[in-house]
This record gives sequence, C-alpha cells and structure tokens, in this order.
Amino acid sequence: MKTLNSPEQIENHRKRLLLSSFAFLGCIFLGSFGINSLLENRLYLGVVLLVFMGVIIVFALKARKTEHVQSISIFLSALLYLLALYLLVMGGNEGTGAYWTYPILMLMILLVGPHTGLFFAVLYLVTSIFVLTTTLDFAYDYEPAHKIRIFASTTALLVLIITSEWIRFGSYSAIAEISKAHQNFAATDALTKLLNRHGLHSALTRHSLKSTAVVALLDADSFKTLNDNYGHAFGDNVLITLASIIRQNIKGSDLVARWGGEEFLVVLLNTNLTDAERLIDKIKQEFSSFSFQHEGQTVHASFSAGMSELDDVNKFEPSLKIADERLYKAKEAGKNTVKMD
Ligand SMILES: Nc1nc2c(ncn2[C@@H]2O[C@H](COP(=O)(O)OP(=O)(O)OP(=O)(O)O)[C@@H](O)[C@H]2O)c(=O)[nH]1
Repeated sequence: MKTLNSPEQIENHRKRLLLSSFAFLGCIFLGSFGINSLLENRLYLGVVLLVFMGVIIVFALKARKTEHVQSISIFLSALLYLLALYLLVMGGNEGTGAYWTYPILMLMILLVGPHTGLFFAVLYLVTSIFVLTTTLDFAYDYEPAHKIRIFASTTALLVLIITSEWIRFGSYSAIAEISKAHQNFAATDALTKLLNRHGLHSALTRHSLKSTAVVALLDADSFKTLNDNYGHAFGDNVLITLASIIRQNIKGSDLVARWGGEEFLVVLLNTNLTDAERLIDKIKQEFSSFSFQHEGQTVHASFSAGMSELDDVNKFEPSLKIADERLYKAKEAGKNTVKMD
C-alpha cells in the first residue's frame, strides 16, 4: 500500500475509500431496486436508480486515479442531494423513498466534510420543507403526520452527522498541526534554528534546479580553541551569530543548514561560482569583523569555506564531496579563506 505522508493525502484516501464502499453498496441496492422498479413498471424510478449507480461507479473509479478528490466529491454530493430530493418528492416505492434518503444524505455530507456538507444539509432541509408543505401534482402524497416525522428525523440525522463531522474535522486539524510541528521540529537545528541535515535533504528534493546552483560548506575556524578559551556558551553564541549573518545575506529561496557541529552548508540557487564566491566572501568579512564580547574582552572569529557547482539535485553528494575537499584546502591554506577550485 502507498504510504500516506500528509494529512491531505490521508483525507483524500478516506474519501476514495468512502466512494469505493458507496459504489459497492450502490451496486447492490441501487442495482437491485433499479431492476426491481423496471420489472414492476416504475420506469422513471428504475432508470434514475440505475443511471445513478453507473455514475457512482464511474466516479469511484475516477477517484482512484485522481490525487485531489474534493471536486469529484462535491459533484457527487450535488447528485446525491438531487437523488434524495427525487426520492422524497416521488416517494420511491409507495412512500418508502424517504427512508432511503437517510443513507444518501449521510454520504452526501461525509463526502465533502463539514463546511460544504453544512451548505448541502441546509439546502436539503429548506427544499424538503418546501416540498413537504406544498401541494405538487406529481409528488407522493404523504400523510401529514408522516411528513412531520420525515422532516424531524431528517433534521436529527443531519444535525448529528454535521456535528460529528465538525468534531472529526477539529481533531483532524489538530493532528495535522501537530504533525506539521513535528515535521518542522525534525528538520530544524535546535541551536541556530536553521535546517538540519535531514531538513536540507528534504528541502533539496522538493527543488528542481532551473539553472546552476552552488554548494558552499563553511566551517568555523579553530572552534575548539574558542570553546576551550571562552567556554561552550560563548561557542554557541558564535554559531548563532554566524547562522544569523548567513541568513541575512542569502535569498529566501536559498537553503542553509547546520551541517554538523561548527559546519554550515549553504545551497545558493540560480547562481555561478564567481557570484557565489563574492557573496560567501561578504559573509566572511561580516563574520570576521563581528566583535564578540567575553568578560570585557573583544574576540573575533572566522570561518573557511569550500565551494562547488551543482547542476542537478541528484548530483548533490558528489558536489558536496568536492566542496568538502576545497574546504580542507582552505583550512590548509591558513584558514579564514574561501576556495572554489
Ligand atoms: N559551543 C559549541 N561547540 C561545538 C558544538 N558542536 C561542536 N562543537 C565543538 O566544535 C569543535 C570542533 O573542533 P575541531 O573539529 O577540532 O575543529 P576546529 O577546532 O574548528 O579546527 P579547524 O576546523 O581546523 O579550524 C569541537 O571542540 C566541538 O566540541 C556546539 O553546538 N556548540
């Protein structure tokens, strides 16, 4: 079975299952009642039921192949509304049509959810008041007491199903929010609030590069010494500051992640090595001239970087390897350096 990754996919899956089970039930009930009505010479009713059965089957099959099933669901709910109204007005077989409106109305709301479902429910109640209180020549002649019972039980059913749908939708929205928060949490580095490795990988797979991008791997210089001399909290502050300087200098569409302890990875989109080097150099200047304070003393930090080109998301790992090799060269060249070859 295909894995359902988002609440939206789960909701679409629920509707698909609902349509399939209704198509199955529809074949049994609409089919047998339709054929029976034809055999008993109730031509219109028989044709309506059989045509409806066909429509449901076609749409249930179509929904299996469609990603977003809401438009199909709204269309089917409108047809279900008309079918329920038809059964109420014409009375089906000797007035029993009204009984069949109950499952039909239930499905009409389950298919579209609480918001659109409320619209259909109110529409049905208003039209059924009109139908039950007006004398129509072609309509089934219900007993007055029967009319009141039909209306009262329909109202009770619709109120219950709409309420339960609102509750389901409320819990579903809460779960969706929690799930989103967990996804963000799993993709974010706690210290710098940048993406973490996992977050960058997933963000990158969502991108299809329109033109060349550049991968830059930045590594804070002599960070162990900074930690040893000024403490871990000071080191943390240096990392937070570097993260913030990078973020301020890149475009919203670029990606930046904390790659490891004191290592940051930047993916600059739609650019080339020359322009990207200019930008990383600017970040380097800004960072190295930043004055950190420690017990009245001013401390400066720096980073080294290696850069490489990326023309295909699938070639990320080889590009990263090249950037890493160039970062190593930058460290060997005396640190506080950017290497792009
Ligand atoms: N404060 C702080 N330090 C960290 C964190 N993550 C890793 N480090 C430290 O970063 C230091 C990295 O040290 P090394 O890998 O030896 O690198 P370096 O001292 O920067 O040396 P070069 O890379 O050659 O410049 C280690 O001492 C880690 O403990 C963190 O989240 N906060």
